[in-house]
Amino acid sequence: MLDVTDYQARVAALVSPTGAEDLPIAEAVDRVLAAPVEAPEPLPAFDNSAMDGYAVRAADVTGATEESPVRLPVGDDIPAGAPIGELAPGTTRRIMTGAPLPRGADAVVEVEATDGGTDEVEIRAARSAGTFVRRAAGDVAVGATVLEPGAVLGAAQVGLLAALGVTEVSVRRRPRVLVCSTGSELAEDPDPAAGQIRDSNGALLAAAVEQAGGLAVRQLWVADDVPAFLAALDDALVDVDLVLTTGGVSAGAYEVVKDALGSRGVEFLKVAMQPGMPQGCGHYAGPGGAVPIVCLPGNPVSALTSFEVFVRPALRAAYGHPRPQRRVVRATLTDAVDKPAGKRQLRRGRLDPDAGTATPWGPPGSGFLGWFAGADCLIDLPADVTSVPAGAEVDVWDLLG
Ligand SMILES: Nc1nc2c(c(=O)[nH]1)N[C@H]1C(S)=C(S)[C@@H](COP(=O)(O)OP(=O)(O)OC[C@H]3O[C@@H](n4cnc5c(N)ncnc54)[C@H](O)[C@@H]3O)O[C@H]1N2
Ligand code: MOO
Repeated sequence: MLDVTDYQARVAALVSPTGAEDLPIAEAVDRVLAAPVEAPEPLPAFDNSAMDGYAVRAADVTGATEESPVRLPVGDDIPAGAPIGELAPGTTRRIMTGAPLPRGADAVVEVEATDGGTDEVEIRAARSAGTFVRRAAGDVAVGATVLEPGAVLGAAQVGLLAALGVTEVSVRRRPRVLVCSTGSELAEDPDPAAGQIRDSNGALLAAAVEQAGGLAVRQLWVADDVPAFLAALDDALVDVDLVLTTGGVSAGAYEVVKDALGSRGVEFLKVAMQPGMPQGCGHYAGPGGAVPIVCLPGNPVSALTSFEVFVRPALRAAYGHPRPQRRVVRATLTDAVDKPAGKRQLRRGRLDPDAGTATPWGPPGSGFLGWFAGADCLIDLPADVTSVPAGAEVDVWDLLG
């Protein structure tokens, strides 16, 4: 049996890095930058006030205190959005936060340090030059590289681009994924006949692909019929970076994926992991060339856990995400668990970040999707133990992190 980390590396090596595309910034949220962004303008663009108060020449308020305030005549107000004006020597003007500092002023006295006068004002504190002034280019200088390739565009990054007047950015393309569910037990009818079930893996994997930053471009369902499976696959392989299949990879009499692809460039093997032991991956020789393919087990819990462990990091690395892996935290196990020897076990759990605890959630079997849906983490138990006591420190994959 192959080690989990070896198989992770094998799957990651399958998926090629994606190229770049230009997008309006509002559509680039959560995407990874492909090229550096240089500031076309300074930020702020002009000197402005950091406080609601009075624009002054610092020299005019030297020595002002509560006990011996300085009185200055007050000129026209400067609201935010006003053009850049002048400050006559020996006078002051009310100025609002973000309003342009008038020429001649070099400091702002906050309104709290005054009597708030509108014709004449009592200034009760001295303020040195530069106080409460946000200098032009004080945040970003023209030409500075504000975002490097590999930056993930979140709210702060998109906000900065908007502030600088950058409307479009070059980002890494999302990997395009075809999701293919297999199994003659999967009903096409919304009301399955006795013995049939609904296809949960198609929806589950499409959601997982989208959450990982990929694009679930197409979903297929194919019965346990090798020629039909190959025909459907060939038909759907248009502009696809990765194919994911589920089901048909273990030891039964009708293992359609294994039977169809075993002799067509896909290797089927066992990984020392529970759930998710039977796996397959390789390059499928499609009509338009070789396409990376990862064949996941059919049990829904096995399919999603395998996606988490092998596919998600590969997809994220393919579009340049700086953190392909889930955040792993240490937590105290609340309940003892048993596990098989020789397999790394990824148990569904509930993480309490405040208490620093992880609680096993549901039985270890791979048919319990209902339990998985109530979990928010995977408790990562090492291969070489058969039990872990309550109170042990364990690694936990935060599925909400
Ligand atoms: N004799 C052995 N039997 C099994 C072994 C083994 O080593 N020897 N391995 C077990 C393990 S572990 C797993 S995991 C499963 C993997 O099976 P397959 O990948 O071949 O999947 P299927 O047999 O097609 O289905 C398994 C299970 O999952 C359900 N399923 C499949 N596709 C879907 C779908 N799209 N939506 C919802 N549910 C799905 C299917 O109905 C089965 O119940 O094999 C064990 N057996
Ligand atoms: O290894 Mo299979 O994936 O659960 O039960």
